[in-house]
Amino acid sequence: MKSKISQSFLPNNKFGEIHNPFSIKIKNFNLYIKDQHILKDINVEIPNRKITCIIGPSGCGKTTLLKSINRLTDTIYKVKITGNILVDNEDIYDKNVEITHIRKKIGLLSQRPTPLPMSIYDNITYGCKIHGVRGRKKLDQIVEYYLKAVGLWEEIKNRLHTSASSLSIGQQQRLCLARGLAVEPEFILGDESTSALDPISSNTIEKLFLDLKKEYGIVLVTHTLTQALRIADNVIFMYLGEIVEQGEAQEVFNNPKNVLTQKYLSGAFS
Ligand SMILES: Nc1ncnc2c1ncn2[C@@H]1O[C@H](COP(=O)(O)OP(=O)(O)OP(=O)(O)O)[C@@H](O)[C@H]1O
Repeated sequence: MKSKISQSFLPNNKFGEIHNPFSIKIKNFNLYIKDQHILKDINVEIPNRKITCIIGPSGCGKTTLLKSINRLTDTIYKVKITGNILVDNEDIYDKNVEITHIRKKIGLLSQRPTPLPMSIYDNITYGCKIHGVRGRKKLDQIVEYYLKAVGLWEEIKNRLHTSASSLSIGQQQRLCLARGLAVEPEFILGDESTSALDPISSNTIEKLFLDLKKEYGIVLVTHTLTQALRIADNVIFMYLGEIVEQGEAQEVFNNPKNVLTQKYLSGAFS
């Protein structure tokens, strides 16, 4: 994949300039739903250009933490938040922050593919148009570039104007990834993004993540420890709303410090 720095299609982009990739900093972050304390004093820095996997047993708060990073928590009824999440040194929970601007920097790939009810072509260009890209030639370039980036171009280049829902589930997930990349985010969040896919499609997405981390920060919630072992640079292990252990994947997997991490990795609970 060519550098997105030399390939920015959006107007007024910053990629023509010298670009320092930023990290996501989560500081003293707490989240309550009604009276339940769901995320407890979360402190972590998530680096760019790496894959960070969030692991832990069911209900420990992995998805809620992921949603907090691009403020999808806004949709939760009776939610209360304290602390900060800094994206490019901007506090995304500041009341003056513009949320569309934050979500452009941080794309989310859900568990199941969610193509928009329109053509393959329009799925890719939808976000770009919102961000001000105009002109057929430019949009054609964007469609080709990002479909190539996710390895779909050769498969579907002759049916760009047919409905996205006619694609297989694995192709739809790659289309959704291409749609997310087309608005030039810095980070990609994935919530169990391969769990609905067959093994071949799942493997294709994993390989894509490994390729994409050269240019993006990637944060993945996964239940599949073998997947985290295969692709994670860093691991965050959560238990009952807290981060119990975090660090380089090799270190956490080979030499877990906390007894809960040891038990979880040994399969004592899931
Ligand atoms: N909208 C909501 N309303 C009420 N409780 C919620 C809501 N969303 C999450 N929770 C609760 O927050 C806790 C953490 O849920 P979350 O989905 O983040 O966990 P998880 O680790 O991703 O679980 P799983 O691995 O099963 O997907 C759970 O107790 C869940 O019931």
